[in-house]
Amino acid sequence: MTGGSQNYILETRGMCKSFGGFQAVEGVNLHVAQGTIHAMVGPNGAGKTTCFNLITRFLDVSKGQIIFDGKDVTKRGASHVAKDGLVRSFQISAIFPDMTLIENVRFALQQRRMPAMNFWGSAARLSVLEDEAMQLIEHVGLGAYANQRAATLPYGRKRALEIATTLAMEPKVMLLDEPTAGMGHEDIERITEVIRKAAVGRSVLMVEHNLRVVSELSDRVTVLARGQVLTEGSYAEVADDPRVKEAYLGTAA
Ligand SMILES: Nc1ncnc2c1ncn2[C@@H]1O[C@H](COP(=O)(O)OP(=O)(O)OP(=O)(O)O)[C@@H](O)[C@H]1O
Repeated sequence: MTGGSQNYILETRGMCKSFGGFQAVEGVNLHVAQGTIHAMVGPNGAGKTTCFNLITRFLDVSKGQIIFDGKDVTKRGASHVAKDGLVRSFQISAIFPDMTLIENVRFALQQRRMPAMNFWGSAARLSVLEDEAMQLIEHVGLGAYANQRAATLPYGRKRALEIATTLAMEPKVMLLDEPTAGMGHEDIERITEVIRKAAVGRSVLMVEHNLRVVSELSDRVTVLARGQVLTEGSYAEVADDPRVKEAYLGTAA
């Protein structure tokens, strides 16, 4: 396939993944337009996490291509695509619990900005990074906790910190893996706002089970079922599609 890719910051073409004889992802064409929030939804086992792992290069594709920012990254290593700006939000386990929020975000900024030889940098540079870290912490609504140890944060706020450390990597596309999983109502509302703000000036691809969050945030939604794209459109369009209802109901048991 050719053409049209200029509009897309991230695209997969005929992406496939098989585990042994089992086709987990089968010919997925995904189109994430520049500056949009794009959700991937689908019933359990649809292949969402596998797609995420393929795109971020944690898994090798069996067939097909991944195009990011105009370049074929199908064979590129995970750390390289992250440096290129295709960044998956850190898991909570990647947050250093004994470091303060400022230290956590500053560390992420250091990793991004400072060459290995000069890792610890000069005091002046560290202080610039500290100011930037504080801005990011405020951006995700955690200003009041900046000097607390990360371990003291409640769950929902840890996920906001995770978004701040991801933003420190200066993503062009930020990939969020079930950002509201395990959260109560209040935390969900808060993290929805954090994502909305974090998405300004970049693109977001998220896997999210909470359809209310998907409807509130997403410009486009891709529905996967049994490893294939069932449909793609606005939330209203896909929610209205009888095949989507069937895919969900069919696995509701
Ligand atoms: N490493 C693996 N080896 C074998 N099968 C796998 C592997 N990873 C995933 N699968 C299978 O591939 C299919 C898709 O799994 P995947 O985790 O991508 O779905 P999902 O849409 O993310 O599901 P969920 O919403 O439950 O997280 C499932 O049937 C799963 O059992």
